[in-house]
Amino acid sequence: MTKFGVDAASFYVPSLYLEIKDLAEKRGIEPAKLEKGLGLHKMALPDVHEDAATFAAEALLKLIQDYNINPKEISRVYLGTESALDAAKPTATYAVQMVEELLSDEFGERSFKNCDVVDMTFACVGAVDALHNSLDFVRANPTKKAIVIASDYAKYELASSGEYTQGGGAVALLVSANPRLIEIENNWGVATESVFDFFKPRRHHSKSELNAAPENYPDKIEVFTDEPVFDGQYSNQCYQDRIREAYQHYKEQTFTVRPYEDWRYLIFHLPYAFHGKRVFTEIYSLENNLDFSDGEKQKAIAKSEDYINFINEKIEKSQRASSEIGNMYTASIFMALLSALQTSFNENEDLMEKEIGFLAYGSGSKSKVFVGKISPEWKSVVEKWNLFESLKNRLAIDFDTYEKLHRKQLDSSVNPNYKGFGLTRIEKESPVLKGARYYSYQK
Ligand SMILES: CC(C)(COP(=O)([O-])OP(=O)([O-])OC[C@H]1O[C@@H](n2cnc3c(N)ncnc32)[C@H](O)[C@@H]1OP(=O)([O-])[O-])[C@@H](O)C(=O)NCCC(=O)NCCSC(=O)C[C@@](C)(O)CC(=O)[O-]
Repeated sequence: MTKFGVDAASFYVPSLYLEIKDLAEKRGIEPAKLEKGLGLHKMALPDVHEDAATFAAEALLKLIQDYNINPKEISRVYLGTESALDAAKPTATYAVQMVEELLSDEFGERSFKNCDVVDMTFACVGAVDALHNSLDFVRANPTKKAIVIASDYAKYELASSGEYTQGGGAVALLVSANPRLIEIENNWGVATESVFDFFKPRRHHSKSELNAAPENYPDKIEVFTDEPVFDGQYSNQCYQDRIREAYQHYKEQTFTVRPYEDWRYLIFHLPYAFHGKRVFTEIYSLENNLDFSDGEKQKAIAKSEDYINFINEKIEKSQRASSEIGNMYTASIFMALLSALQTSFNENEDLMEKEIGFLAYGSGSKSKVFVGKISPEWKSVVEKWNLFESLKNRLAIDFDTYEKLHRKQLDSSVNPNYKGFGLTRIEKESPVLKGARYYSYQK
């Protein structure tokens, strides 16, 4: 039987970061809470010229170049994001155009001309939805290929409880028949409930509250802002409830008892590095008939030797990249996969045929639980990544620069050695192009 799944993967993490201990010091938070309690070490930050479209274009370009993909052979580019730059024109169109223009000598003009390009939005689970749809598409059309991109900038209000979980970047996946990285099974546990745990509504702002509002804006305007409205502890609860329900749904369809025991890795959406291991205690308790009825008992389970051994074996390696990056929203779950596979690769572990369990979550809210099996050729895909080495080649910025970047008070790029895609201009004058964004590639 033909197998379907992820044939290749690439990532992009912006080159700037802030040390979490620097943020903790300025905000009067004990660094140990962030480092040892939540697993945060560094926060990846976009430079002045970067946004979700440039992140996506970088990951797409890398995927094409590292795995010798001809863009003309790609039938779909589905991009999951909650950092869209426009409420009508998909962020995916910007990313595809940037890559088309850069590669026009090699592949000719408009190499994605006959490709179906779209964005998908459901908070952090949007790119898993894009993957789910793309897999259905290649199952129905086994000779075709799709690319899924997850791209986001996780930005929160300054001094909020979300601030220390910020981060950003993108992951791109090639979806096809006979995948070289991981086959994805066609059983999906799904759970949905409409809640307000984290959302980005249209909000009224006075002009003075908006950074860099154009002169001719009215005094009161309604806009989408990058920064969510959220209730942190309630969002944790919604996450825990949805993954429990989706896991149960997965079990009902597969008739499996304790499926997690067969999974080499449990790959979660990670809003911060330690989130997966903190919330999985409930499913773990249910599966092992442990008493989870009050806070004390829950803490005892989390601290038990069995649970700690379980985390060290099945979750810890997936957290490592997240500690260095922060929340990547849609891309976080895929970065957790890359982190685990890169670590196994570096340690020479044989993962062939091993099962990987995915527990995805998006606020608002939905969870999807699904399973993959590592392909025999997985190492030929992972050998291109050098994930942890590349994270060492970033530029630390100080707290003052971070705040200015956050407030959009800087005009030129912070990284003097910046290379790659960048925003060059937003049209301000032309009535038919006002707000259009223009990008170029810096060699
Ligand atoms: C995530 C929260 C809620 C965390 O909220 P918080 O209040 O900063 O932290 P906490 O109290 O929940 O946990 C602190 C941990 O640090 C420990 N601690 C304390 N002090 C020390 C010390 N000295 N030394 C060592 N450890 C220490 C403490 O014991 C505890 O660990 P525990 O024991 O419970 O495991 C907050 O950052 C927040 O509001 N973030 C934004 C929302 C969010 O990330 N929610 C997560 C779930 S929803 C989701 O994942 C979707 C999302 C957000 O990605 C959006 C989307 O879908 O698009």
